[in-house]
Amino acid sequence: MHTSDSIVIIPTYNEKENMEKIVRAVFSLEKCFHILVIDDGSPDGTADIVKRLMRDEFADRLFLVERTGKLGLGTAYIAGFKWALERDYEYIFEMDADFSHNPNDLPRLYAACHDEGADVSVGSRYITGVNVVNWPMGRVLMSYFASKYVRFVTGISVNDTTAGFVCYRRRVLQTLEFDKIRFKGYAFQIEMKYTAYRIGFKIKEVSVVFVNRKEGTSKMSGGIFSEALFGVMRLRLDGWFRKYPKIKN
Ligand SMILES: Nc1nc2c(ncn2[C@@H]2O[C@H](COP(=O)(O)OP(=O)(O)O[C@H]3O[C@H](CO)[C@@H](O)[C@H](O)[C@@H]3O)[C@@H](O)[C@H]2O)c(=O)[nH]1
Repeated sequence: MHTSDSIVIIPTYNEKENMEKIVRAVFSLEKCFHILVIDDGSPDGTADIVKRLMRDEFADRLFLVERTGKLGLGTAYIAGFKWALERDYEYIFEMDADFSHNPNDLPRLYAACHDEGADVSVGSRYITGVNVVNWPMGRVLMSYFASKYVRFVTGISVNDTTAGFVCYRRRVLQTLEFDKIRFKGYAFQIEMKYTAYRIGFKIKEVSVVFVNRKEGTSKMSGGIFSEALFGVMRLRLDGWFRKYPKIKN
C-alpha cells in the first residue's frame, strides 16, 4: 500500500502520447506522490490509458475523474481540488501532462511547503531571467511581460503569476472560496495566486525551467489570452471591494 500526504493533479485533454510517460516519471521519484488525472473526455483515448495503468499496476496511487467534455483547465483543477479535499492529502499539486513541467522538480516544490513553511510554492520561470526552453519568441515575450503586467496592476510579489506548476497546502484550498473563482485559463492561475496573496498566505517561488511540449499540442487560445488581459484588471477592481475570508486552520 502506497500512502502519501501529496497528490499531483494532472488535467488532460488529448495527451495520449504523454500519459503513460508522465505517470511513470512521477512514480519513479523517491518520495511517493499520488496522481489524480482529470480528463475531459479526450477523443484520443487518454482516459483509457489511465484506466489500464490503474488496473494493471497503480490501483493504490493513480486516480481518474472523467468529465464529459472540454470544460477548461480552471474548472478541471477545481474539480481536482474538491476531490483531494474530500481525502486526507496535505499537499496538493498542479502539473501539466506534457513534461513542460519536470516531475523531478516536485520534491523541491514539496520541500518549500513542507520544510520551509510556505503555504503555496510556485514553480517559477522568471526568478532569474527567463527559464523557458523551445517556446517561440512571441510566446516568451508575451508570458514574461504578462507577468510584469500582473505585478504592476495587482501589486502581488510573485514573478510568475501565470505558472501552472504549483503546490498548495490543504488549508489554502480550504480557505479559498471556489465558487468565487471565475476564470478558466491563464487568468485562473493568476486568480488563484492573487486570492491566496490577498488572504495572507505565504507564497514562495522555486526556480524551474519550463520546456515546451514535444508531444501533442497546446490548448491555449486567443480567448484565454484576452481573459487574462482584462481579467487582471477586474481582479484588481474587485479586490478593492471584496471581503476576503480569514485563514482556516
Ligand atoms: N481536463 C482538461 N485539461 C486541459 C484542458 N485544457 C488544457 N488541459 C491540460 O492542461 C495542461 C496544460 O495545457 P496546455 O494547453 O499544454 O497549456 P499551455 O498553453 O502550455 O499552458 C501552460 O502554461 C501556462 C503559463 O505559461 C499556464 O498558465 C497553464 O496553466 C499551463 O501550465 C495539459 O496537461 C492539457 O492537456 C481542458 O479544457 N480540460
